[in-house]
Amino acid sequence: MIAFRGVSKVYTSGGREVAALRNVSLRVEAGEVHGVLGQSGAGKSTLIRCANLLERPSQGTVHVDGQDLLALSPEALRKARQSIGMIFQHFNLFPSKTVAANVAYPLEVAGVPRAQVRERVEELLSLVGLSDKALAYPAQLSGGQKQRVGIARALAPRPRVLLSDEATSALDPETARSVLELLRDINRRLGVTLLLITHQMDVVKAICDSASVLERGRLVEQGKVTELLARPGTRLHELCFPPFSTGTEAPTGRRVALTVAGENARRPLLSTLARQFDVDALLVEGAVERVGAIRVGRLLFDLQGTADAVSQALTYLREQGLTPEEVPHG
Ligand SMILES: Nc1ncnc2c1ncn2[C@@H]1O[C@H](COP(=O)(O)OP(=O)(O)OP(=O)(O)O)[C@@H](O)[C@H]1O
Repeated sequence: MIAFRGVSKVYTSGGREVAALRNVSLRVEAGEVHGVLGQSGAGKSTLIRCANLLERPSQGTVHVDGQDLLALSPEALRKARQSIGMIFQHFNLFPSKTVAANVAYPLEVAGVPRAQVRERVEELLSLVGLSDKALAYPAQLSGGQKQRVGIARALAPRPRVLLSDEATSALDPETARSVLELLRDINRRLGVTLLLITHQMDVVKAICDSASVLERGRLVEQGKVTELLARPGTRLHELCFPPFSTGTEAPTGRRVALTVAGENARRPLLSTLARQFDVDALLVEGAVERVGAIRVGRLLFDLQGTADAVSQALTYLREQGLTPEEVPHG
């Protein structure tokens, strides 16, 4: 569990104050994957660095696994940090150490006996699929392989929480996907809570259970990814479904935009409308996104029929918990 309460961070640089975080409260439950989405300069790095006190908040509290990090003695904080792993955009590996030595490093620093270190390193390299690279040096690895080493090293002390600072941003899309799958797998198998920061909506869609949006230091939205995506008007919905490009084509009925998610995306909604209300739904545009195991669809269609029949059909959609939006033409 990670909990930020009323966290603010003000940097002073060249006599000027920069408010990087403003009264941020965020709770990530144990075992959850949470993504903080934001543009450059929004305060993402500052936020994630406050989760292990690499950066100390100017105000507010940070709890990890029930411990108030700001109240800990330096010695207790050092210990608490062992249960908070971190991975980085540019991997931060030691170039002069082999893969095995990189992974062993945090264990050696913690004074783990040599035989146990060797065993644990083998186990971790197998977990990230790099058993055959133990004696390679970082320069001999691809970006995806380097990040897998970073993940193995972060997991070495068996952390309860893993922080990911744009861990897949420097990777090509396919490699990024495989690293995200590995992180999801680790979250499921080991129950590690994952807090990640990203500027990419795809990362949130790929692995996050919940997400928040940071804008100019403020959290402007947070919730379950599927719930935010199902609600037109949220930032996540806007990022996932850009506005339709209907052009100049005139509508052939009442033009309606509709987002359907989860169970609703599995139901034959449009054919139900046709059967029950004597209307036709003519599809104009549409997109379907997969979010974890769930489908979210955004449809634009023209409802044709008598004014009464169309109104009843729209009421039916609202009764199903949906929000049909009438789109004016032009
Ligand atoms: N050490 C620092 N001293 C002064 N200002 C800083 C410092 N670190 C960050 N800032 C400022 O705080 C704000 C938030 O920066 P931060 O790096 O947290 O944003 P970010 O969302 O991670 O951006 P990016 O995606 O570009 O890394 C920015 O205005 C930045 O210039």
